[in-house]
Amino acid sequence: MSVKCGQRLVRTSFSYGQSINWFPGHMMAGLREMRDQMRNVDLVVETRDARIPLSSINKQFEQIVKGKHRVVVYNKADLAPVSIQATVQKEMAKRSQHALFTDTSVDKSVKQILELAKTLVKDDPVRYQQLVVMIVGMPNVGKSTLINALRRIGVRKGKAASTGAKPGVTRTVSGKIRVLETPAVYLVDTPGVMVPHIPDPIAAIKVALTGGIKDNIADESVLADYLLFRLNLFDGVDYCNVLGIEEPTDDISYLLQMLGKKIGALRRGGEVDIDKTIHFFLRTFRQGKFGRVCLDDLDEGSVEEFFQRNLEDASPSKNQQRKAKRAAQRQRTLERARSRNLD
Ligand SMILES: Nc1nc2c(ncn2[C@@H]2O[C@H](COP(=O)(O)OP(=O)(O)OP(=O)(O)O)[C@@H](O)[C@H]2O)c(=O)[nH]1
Repeated sequence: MSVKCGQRLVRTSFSYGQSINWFPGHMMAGLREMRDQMRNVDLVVETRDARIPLSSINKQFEQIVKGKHRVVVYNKADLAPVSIQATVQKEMAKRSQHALFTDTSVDKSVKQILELAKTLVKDDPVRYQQLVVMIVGMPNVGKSTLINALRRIGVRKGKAASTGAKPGVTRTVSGKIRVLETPAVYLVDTPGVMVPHIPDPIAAIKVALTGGIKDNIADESVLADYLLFRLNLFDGVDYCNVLGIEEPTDDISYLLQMLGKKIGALRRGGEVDIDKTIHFFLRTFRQGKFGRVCLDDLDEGSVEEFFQRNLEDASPSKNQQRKAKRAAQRQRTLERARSRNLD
């Protein structure tokens, strides 16, 4: 089906049936370590991506955080429309989740987490002589950057966690990182953990588009096509202007031809280098150059449907469990060798 958008006809639905799975061993090992350390944790900060408020939910954290104070932090709020914030907060509140929005480059937004930690201590100072906060979330949502920002604001100290534009930079659970002196608040960084099997392939495309899945796992031409489909449906996104191309289109091959020529991504002989052009198109989106966008549909019906469809079975397959066991063994061997070297 298609609808008229200006003078054009654009698609109103996108179908893709292939599942995109990325669940390397360090994620399963990380999950296990999070579970082991949880008894020492007072507050869990579950970090999600504000551009995909639903698709960046990982059901596996539900079991891990049970019984703990939890706050949901929608990071990268600078890349998502401000107008979604109230809706998301309302929908999460219905599910007993308190949600905040942060942009790690804006101190005021990050401070909300410190304020929450302070309130917990103030309300029960006998119980919380010190507060240990664990940051969990899908890959690349900005957990480590958030920790560095909290440390910069709270104790005026430099980077303690490695960050990067690619998913999977943090691979193990960190030691305690001090982020506030009085009261004493410590943070624990954890590896980004994907859903072992995302039942909805479109949700997986959205996670990959926002940088949560390692490159080359997802078919990047499908990501580019889905992005074009969404850009055509968004009101007020003038991608032609941003990309410097002449006319809008709903045909990804045509767009890549126009764009490739425009940016000079050409092979010898003058043929457009499609891979290079796709990378440019995806990078432009990830850098927020198309403006603030939200890829999830947030009307009440869609949110309800999402929770029913996507959060039912997200457990790892037998094969993923076997791989994870091997990764954990490798990790233990490495640690033993490392400690022998230190002796
Ligand atoms: N636009 C924007 N980018 C951000 C924000 N926070 C972090 N980033 C960027 O997101 C990317 C990923 O950040 P990390 O902190 O490494 O993410 P992570 O969740 O620790 O990643 P994993 O190691 O995969 O678990 C980096 O390029 C950061 O600069 C934010 O609030 N806004």
